[in-house]
Amino acid sequence: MPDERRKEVQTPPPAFGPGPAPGRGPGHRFSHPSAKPKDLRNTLRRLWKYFSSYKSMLAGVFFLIFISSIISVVSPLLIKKAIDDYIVPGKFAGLVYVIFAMVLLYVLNSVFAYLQGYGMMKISQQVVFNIRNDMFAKLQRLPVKIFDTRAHGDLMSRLTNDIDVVNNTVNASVTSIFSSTITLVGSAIVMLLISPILTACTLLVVPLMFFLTNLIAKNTRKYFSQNQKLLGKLNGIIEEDITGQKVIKVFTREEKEINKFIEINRDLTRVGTKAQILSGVIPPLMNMLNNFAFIIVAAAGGYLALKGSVSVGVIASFVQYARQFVRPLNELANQFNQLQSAFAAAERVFEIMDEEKEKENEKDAIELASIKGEVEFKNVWFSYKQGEMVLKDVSFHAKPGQTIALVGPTGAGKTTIVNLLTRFYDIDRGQILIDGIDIRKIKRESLRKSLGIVLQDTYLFSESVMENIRYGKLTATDDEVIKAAKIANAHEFIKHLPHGYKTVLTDGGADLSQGQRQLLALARAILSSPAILILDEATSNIDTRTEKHVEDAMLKLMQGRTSFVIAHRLSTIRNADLILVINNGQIVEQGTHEELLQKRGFYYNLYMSQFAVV
Ligand SMILES: Nc1ncnc2c1ncn2[C@@H]1O[C@H](COP(=O)(O)OP(=O)(O)OP(=O)(O)O)[C@@H](O)[C@H]1O
Repeated sequence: MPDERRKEVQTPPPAFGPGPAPGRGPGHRFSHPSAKPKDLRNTLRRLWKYFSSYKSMLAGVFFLIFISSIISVVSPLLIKKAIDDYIVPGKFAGLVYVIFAMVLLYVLNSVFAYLQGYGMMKISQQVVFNIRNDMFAKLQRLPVKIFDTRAHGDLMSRLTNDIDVVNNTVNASVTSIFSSTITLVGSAIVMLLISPILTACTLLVVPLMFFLTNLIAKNTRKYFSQNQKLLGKLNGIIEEDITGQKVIKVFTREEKEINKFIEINRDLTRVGTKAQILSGVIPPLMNMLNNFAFIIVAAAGGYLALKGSVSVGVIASFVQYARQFVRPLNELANQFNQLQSAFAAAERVFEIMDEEKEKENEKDAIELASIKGEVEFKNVWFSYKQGEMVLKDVSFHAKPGQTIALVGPTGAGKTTIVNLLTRFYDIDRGQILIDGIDIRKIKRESLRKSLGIVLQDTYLFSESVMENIRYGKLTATDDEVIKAAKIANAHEFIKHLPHGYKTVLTDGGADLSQGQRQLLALARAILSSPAILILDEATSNIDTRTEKHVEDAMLKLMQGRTSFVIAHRLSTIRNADLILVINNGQIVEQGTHEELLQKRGFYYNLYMSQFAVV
């Protein structure tokens, strides 16, 4: 595998996500206009599947929302009652009861609001906990192909940002939409019952409100869309510059990078300011329209009161209703946009969950008990992309305990042979046999357990050295780990680390040299003691002393095991029992070093060009 691809595994997560989650900023009401769900019904159905596990809790929350919305709807009636029945006629004793009832209702409302928020938060946290777990479990079951073809930053952002968006929005929006709807409908009904004329007066501002907000929204949407794009660009630069720091420094491109960043940052600020200024017009505008409604109700109410057709209490309660009516309308429009973003985010999460898993083992797949290590490729054909054959009719036979060197120019297909042996990818045609058994008939886990892989750029986890070696065999004791490290010639350098075996590695072992990382990988492989070994020899970055250690450890590891070595060292190639010379996806020659040299063919030329000087 070319180094770039291998290194991609260690790429850090994107500096920021694809953009801010909706609802985090003044412009949130028009957030992410492009983020519309493609198949809303399906997304809803799948979200419901997660929520349905908490049906009774949900029912409780909705009951509380229902009650508190009803309280909001009836409270203004108490104002009417207080004015008409007690204040105007001067019955102050009764007024005390009404005031008491109002206080009680408002307190109850607050308590219910807290309980419903608490319940909904619990449910959404639990739902997100489950989605996150399912997504991560799915990630572990995905075939290597997905990781080879999808941007890792994208996968990470789905697992973190998108799930976060779902969490935040579901938590806030679902309750808000439900309570807004009830308050809206309830208020409308009560208003109609009290005074149809004043209701009509209140509704007068609604079309104006929709017209104006839509007009502004259309323009802001354009700016927010540009804002998102520029933000994406800016994040891309940050991500690239962090990952490619060394390249930037070596080519002294800091100044150029800074200027590039400033330019985009300036555009982002310009567009962002416009978007925010425009959307900032909405709240005062709403306020103004609200006040208009208030004036219309007061004027019409005053006129009707003078005529004696409505009471002062009705006007007072109507002022309250007018406010109660316009606010949820506004809220519903906001929440609708946010929900759309959340559904789109949920869709992106489900998309990964829908990716096809690594195929199940065949029904009659067997467990490998103890294997001798005979490996045979029989007329194997393989393509990563349909129609582009990468391996063409590859056949070879490795006897137990033999060392097989894979040599050939870059891109020839050496790593691909390894990818097939491990069943990271399945072949198109032909057969791969281990001890005479087709590997498709062997359980994947069992097959992989019998293989040990040491790559040039080994992945180490951000754990202690001890745990990193133990990764090869989880049941190994500390003594066994240390013994393996000694065989791998890693003990000496580990001893000199600040905390010895307890030293915690950072960033995939970035604080170790490449040679040291390889020694740890060798110790790991020694501990797992596989029957078949796959080794990728280091080509560079290792000092001669460490290289000697690595070579020595590899030789010890290879003893008595069938070993495939992507070979770069002349000594390995010379000592191999079988050399497979691969070019352009085909085995062009095979045999021992002497046999191949005598042939004076492809290998001879390769050898002369690479090693003759040495
Ligand atoms: N995941 C992939 N998807 C598509 N094409 C791939 C993939 N991996 C490798 N290839 C292609 O398959 C061919 C063989 O690649 P392979 O990695 O096996 O070469 P290699 O001999 O190991 O090269 P190197 O010595 O440079 O690591 C190349 O043309 C490469 O571009």
